[in-house]
Order: sequence, then C-alpha cells, then structure tokens
Amino acid sequence: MTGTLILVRHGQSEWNLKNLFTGWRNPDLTEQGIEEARATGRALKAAGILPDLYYTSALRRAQHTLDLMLEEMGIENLTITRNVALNERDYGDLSGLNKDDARARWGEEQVHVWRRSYDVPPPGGESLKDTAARTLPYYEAEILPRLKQGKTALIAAHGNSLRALVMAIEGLSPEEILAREIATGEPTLYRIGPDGKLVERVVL
Ligand SMILES: O=C(O)[C@H](O)COP(=O)(O)O
Repeated sequence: MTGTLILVRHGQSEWNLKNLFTGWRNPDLTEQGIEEARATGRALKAAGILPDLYYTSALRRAQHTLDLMLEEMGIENLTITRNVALNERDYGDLSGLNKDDARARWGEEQVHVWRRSYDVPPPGGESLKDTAARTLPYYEAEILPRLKQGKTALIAAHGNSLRALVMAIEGLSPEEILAREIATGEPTLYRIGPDGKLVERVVL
C-alpha cells in the first residue's frame, strides 16, 4: 500500500507582491494568493484527494493557504499540526529588503548566491542546507512513518522548506534542486512506498 504526500507552496503573499525578502517575517496572502490557494483546494478535491493528516508552518501565509484549501475541499473537524520546522528559510539581514534594491547594493551575482546556492547562507540567515537540517528530521520523524503506513498527508509550506523536502524525496543533487522553482499555490504529489522510497510523482 502506498502513502500519498501533497506539498503545496503558499499562495502569493503581500511581500511576494512587493518583491521583498520574507523568510520568517509574517505577511498574509494577497487577493491573488487567496485565489491560488482556493484553486489548489478545488484541484485536490477534483482529483478525489482526502488527506488523513495536515501540516503547516508557524507562519500565517502557509496557515491561511491551508485553511482556504480545506474550505474548498469541504473538510472540517480536523487536526492541523503547525511546526516551525516547516517555516521558510530564515533570510536573516535580508528580511524586509526589496530584492532589486539588494541586487543594486550587493550585485546580481552575490544576491543569486544567497538565494540559490546550496550552502552559502545570507548574512545572519539560513542556507538551503541549514533549512534542510531542520525540515528533514521533522519530516522523517513525524510524517514519513505515516506515509509508510499508507496514509495521505498534506503539507502547506514555503518555497525553500519544500525544496528541502523535494531534494530528499526525489534524490536530487544541490544543482538540480536549485534549478527547481516552486510557484505560489503549486501542488506536488508523491506516492511513497512502505519502504519510504518514492514510487512516483503525479502531476495534478
Ligand atoms: O522568503 C522569501 O522571500 C520567499 O518566500 C522565497 O524567496 P526566494 O525565491 O528568494 O528564495
């Protein structure tokens, strides 16, 4: 029996719209983000997906995304597990800065290294490797054992915490994962075998 894992990046946030580094800051969704979350909820419902388990981060944009999806899926009376392990990577001193202003100040190349290198953290923040070091142990301890039992789990989280999971689940190299962009509201669905290994990635 295979388990099912659905990863969803939160809908567009107010700071995505303003082009600001967000990290652990806590803006809510925009109107567009609300509609992206609702559309993903409708798509999961249309695909006949009914999760047993629901996880999100400690940040509003991901929690709100999950709430809107559940509303569209008509799911009530459930337990949602929130954990900081699923938070976006901490952007440190860049948090709240405009991404174009940062490029003008530090140069295109340096900002790209901070955003998309595997193990170079932005000043005072977390690299993707640092993010994986908290996201993966949480996934392996709390979520993977349930997938191995054949359960369906839905995770609403963030671009870089989800990248850390995608890298491990698909067995991607640092180069491969850094080339993978996850759009706001985008769902990724995996079937996971009883041995915890990836069986297939399903495109919704
Ligand atoms: O925290 C942020 O600013 C975004 O959610 C992700 O930003 P990135 O695409 O620069 O990693």
